Amino acid sequence: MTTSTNGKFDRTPLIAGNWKMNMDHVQAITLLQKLEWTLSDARHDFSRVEVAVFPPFTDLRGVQTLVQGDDLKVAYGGQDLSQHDSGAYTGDISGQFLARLGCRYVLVGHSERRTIHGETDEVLNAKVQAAYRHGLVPVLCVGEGLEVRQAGNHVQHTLAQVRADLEGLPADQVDRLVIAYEPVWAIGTGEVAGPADAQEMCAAIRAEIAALYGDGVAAGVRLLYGGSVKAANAAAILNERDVDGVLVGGASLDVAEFANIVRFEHHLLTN
Ligand SMILES: O=C[C@H](O)COP(=O)(O)O
Repeated sequence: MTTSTNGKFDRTPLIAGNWKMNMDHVQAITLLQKLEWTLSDARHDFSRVEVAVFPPFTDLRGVQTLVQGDDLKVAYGGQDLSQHDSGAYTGDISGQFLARLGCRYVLVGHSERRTIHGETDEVLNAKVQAAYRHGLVPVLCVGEGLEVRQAGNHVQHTLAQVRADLEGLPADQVDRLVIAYEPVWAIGTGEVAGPADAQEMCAAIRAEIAALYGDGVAAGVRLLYGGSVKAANAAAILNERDVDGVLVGGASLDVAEFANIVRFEHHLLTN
């Protein structure tokens, strides 16, 4: 645990880059090496602000080799996992395989999995449980589409996803959880929810976790915002009381931009 410069965090901020279906295994190594050099030059303290990347599955072995070989402090994870551990599930990836590759995290329920691949809350609940079975920390993604937002039902909708996706999980698992609020209308569109929108939802999610599991668990869960995050808007979002990090898509492919997001505390100090 660390305390941030503005005194609001008692949780370690997490800056996560979701590379989506970008970067082959050769490009991935180059990107990660550049990120390491950039953050080393800036003397980034990884114990103060944690950094994680989510490359495509085919990159993970190369990422593991680089991270372990050069003792990098960047964490990494898969973009998805199967709810099953092994068997006749062609194309799927077991959490066991991710754990063997040294993954710390795994994304579960990204909106592109929910919408493009039709993943239901029932499936996502099974995936969250699978992640824990293999010692992976799930980064559970939740959030509303534009119609829900315009109807004013975004909080109710997102909390229903949280409840359904966590159903049956014991408190000792939930307290290591990361939840990313990603309004679908803000993903890859350039539309960013304002800091107040991010805070409204993160506060509502934390209150829901408190109601379900108690204040102590809720205090430990890290809540991220995702959706068109850039260096220019990250610091203001991260300055909100209940926002503990960001899940960055497009901007995580640009080393200088992503490194500036990682160094958000520097921007808070200088602005
Ligand atoms: O996982 C990341 C989110 O989908 C946000 O993507 P974006 O930063 O490109 O809008």
